[in-house]
Amino acid sequence: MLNCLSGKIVVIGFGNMGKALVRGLQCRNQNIEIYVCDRFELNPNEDYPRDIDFNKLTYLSYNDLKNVKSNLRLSEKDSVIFCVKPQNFLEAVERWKPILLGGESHPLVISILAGVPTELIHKYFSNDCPVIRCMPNIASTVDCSASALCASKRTSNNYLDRAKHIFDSVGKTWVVNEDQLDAVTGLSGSGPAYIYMIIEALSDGGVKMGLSRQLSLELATQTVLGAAKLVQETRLHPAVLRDQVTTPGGTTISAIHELEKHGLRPMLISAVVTATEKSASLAQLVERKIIKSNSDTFKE
Ligand SMILES: NC(=O)C1=CN([C@@H]2O[C@H](COP(=O)(O)OP(=O)(O)OC[C@H]3O[C@@H](n4cnc5c(N)ncnc54)[C@H](O)[C@@H]3O)[C@@H](O)[C@H]2O)C=CC1
Ligand SMILES: O=C(O)[C@@H]1CCC=N1
Repeated sequence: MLNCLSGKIVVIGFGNMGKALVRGLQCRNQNIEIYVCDRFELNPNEDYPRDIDFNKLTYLSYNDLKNVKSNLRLSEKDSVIFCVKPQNFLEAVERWKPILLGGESHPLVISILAGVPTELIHKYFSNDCPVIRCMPNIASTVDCSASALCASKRTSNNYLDRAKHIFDSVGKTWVVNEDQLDAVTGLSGSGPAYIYMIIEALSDGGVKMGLSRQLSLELATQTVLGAAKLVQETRLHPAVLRDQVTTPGGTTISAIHELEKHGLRPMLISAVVTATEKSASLAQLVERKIIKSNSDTFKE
């Protein structure tokens, strides 16, 4: 289904997530112009996601801005998406804000940075600037993101709809309260990494029991996909589905006993808790950088 976005979309930070978003946006939206901003020139030999159409992108390099089109004055119907690491947020704002957001009009500013609250983003942009914070995940690369987003207190719901269209281009999107976004980061933002570890360990188990690496990996991957699909399609509680697999006196209950002995569930709960707390602490890191930068400016 084609989305109904229009206007310009500027993606600042063309790394894992920036590329994934651009790919999805290009595939689903015909009426948008996409600009990508990064530090370095594109390396044509780099293995970018294959279905990005580079001929339809305008690339702005951090170090060489002479190619910036003079018509790149953004308006209310345009959007700027920050996809840099939290520690690069400040320098990215300083570099790109005068070029992209220097005018009177206020494009939508979206951040996918872990831990950076909308209030902090507002410190950098006019209060009239609409601000959305979103936490997608790496499965955006294959249109399977679990994204959750919120608007700042000063941002109208119209912008929430636009942001939802953007992230619907790469998967499913939920609207949440901002105080839930650190937990979202700990669960679905970082979550793919936990599942990759599970897939890897399951496939190691297969290899240990004599299966080839390739077969083990394919079986483990399909098992995770199939189990997730069953939860999604039946909407049954995972414990009910687990019971359907567990034959009394059979193989599964023996394995479940091992998993319980070694604490699989408390381990995963702790992983989400600790990643949530880390996300919440990233705001302080960015803020400390801001404070340092402000005091440096003051000294000059
Ligand atoms: N990797 C993931 O699974 C997810 C990451 N995020 C968030 O997305 C953000 C980006 O993560 P990744 O894409 O994994 O990082 P990445 O390191 O792959 O990409 C960041 C890009 O930003 C560029 N960059 C750095 N400073 C810049 C500047 N001043 N101006 C323009 N470009 C600049 C870098 O050259 C790089 O290409 C992070 O803030 C992270 O918290 C959110 C959800 C999932
Ligand atoms: O590890 C991180 O900080 C980012 C945020 C969510 C996934 N990756």
